[in-house]
Amino acid sequence: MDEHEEVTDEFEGAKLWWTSESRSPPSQSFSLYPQPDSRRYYRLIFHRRHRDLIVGQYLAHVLREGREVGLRKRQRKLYTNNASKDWSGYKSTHPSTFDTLAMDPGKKRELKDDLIAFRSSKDYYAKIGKAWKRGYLLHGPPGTGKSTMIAAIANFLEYDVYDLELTSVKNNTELRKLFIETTGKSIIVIEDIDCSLDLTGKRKRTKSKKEDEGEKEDKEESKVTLSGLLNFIDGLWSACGGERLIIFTTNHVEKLDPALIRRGRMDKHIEMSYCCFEAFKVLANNYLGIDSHPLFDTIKTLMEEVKMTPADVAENLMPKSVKDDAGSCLEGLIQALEMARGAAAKVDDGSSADETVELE
Ligand SMILES: Nc1ncnc2c1ncn2[C@@H]1O[C@H](COP(=O)(O)OP(=O)(O)OP(=O)(O)O)[C@@H](O)[C@H]1O
Repeated sequence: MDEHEEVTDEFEGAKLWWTSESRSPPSQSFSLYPQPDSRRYYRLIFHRRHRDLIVGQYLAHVLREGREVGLRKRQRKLYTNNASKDWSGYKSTHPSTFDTLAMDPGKKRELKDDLIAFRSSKDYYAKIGKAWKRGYLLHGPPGTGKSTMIAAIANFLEYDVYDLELTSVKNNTELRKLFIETTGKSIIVIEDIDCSLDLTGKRKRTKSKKEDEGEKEDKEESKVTLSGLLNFIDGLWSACGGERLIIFTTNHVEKLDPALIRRGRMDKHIEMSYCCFEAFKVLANNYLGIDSHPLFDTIKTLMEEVKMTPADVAENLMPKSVKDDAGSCLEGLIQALEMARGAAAKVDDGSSADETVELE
């Protein structure tokens, strides 16, 4: 509120009037020192019969709303722990949103609903005695949009992102410290979890003697274990307060220890897949600004036959020169899809394995 501004509010039937005012300290006739600044304050007027309601509930509501507005206005950050024991934060600027994310519309709706339910379930989590957290496992081939989806989720929820590089974490103690330092309203991401240390396969892998010797030195240094990570997900994290998502991504879900991804730890498993026609339409809108085109039917038919990742579709849709228009970009995509179909057919009939030498 600006100085002397008046705002009227209503709360559960009670009418209130806010005014912003300021008061200057009594002026001294002569001073060698600068005068202190005037003090700003707010005057709130309401009927005395609403006193309990205003002092009890309304003021708490105003403070809560104020905090929410402050959080919404803050610059969100992306934190990484690369080559450091601490988090380094950068301004988060990834532009991905659910509108620009190419995926099956039904799955997208379901995910958004899940996030909305999570965000507004503080009381519910408290009631059932669970920490206010949720785990997502994103799996699918490279280039299907797992990282893009994380950015879209962060932008949608207005959360910070902690991108945890597990291979840079020395041991469980350091892991615990990093987790404890994360703040609420955040997403903790471990990308390519299958490639992060020895977290896959059996929890206690028996190693050959030779393997043991070779790894002895590394083991001294690197002792983040699967059980350390499980402990965090189950216990420590719960102790850190609420409103956190943890997201694992992997290209090989089958390689992960079932304990790591069971429901309750990873509550929702989301498969990111090859580009379907609906997803293509989102990309055509993003990259070419079009909703329809006579070539869409051909592309639809080809996409039902050919597996192409959204990353490859996006690359083919990008204009390669200033002369390229929507039509030429779509034709380029059709060519790429036809080539992919040809290559897949060759693999199917085994002909790509043999080399044909023609003799005259
Ligand atoms: N579903 C999608 N929607 C919109 N853009 C996408 C999508 N999938 C891929 N892209 C585009 O392809 C690029 C690579 O995608 P992204 O890094 O999100 O894939 P990924 O599945 O995380 O890959 P990797 O497993 O290799 O990390 C993105 O920068 C984006 O431009």
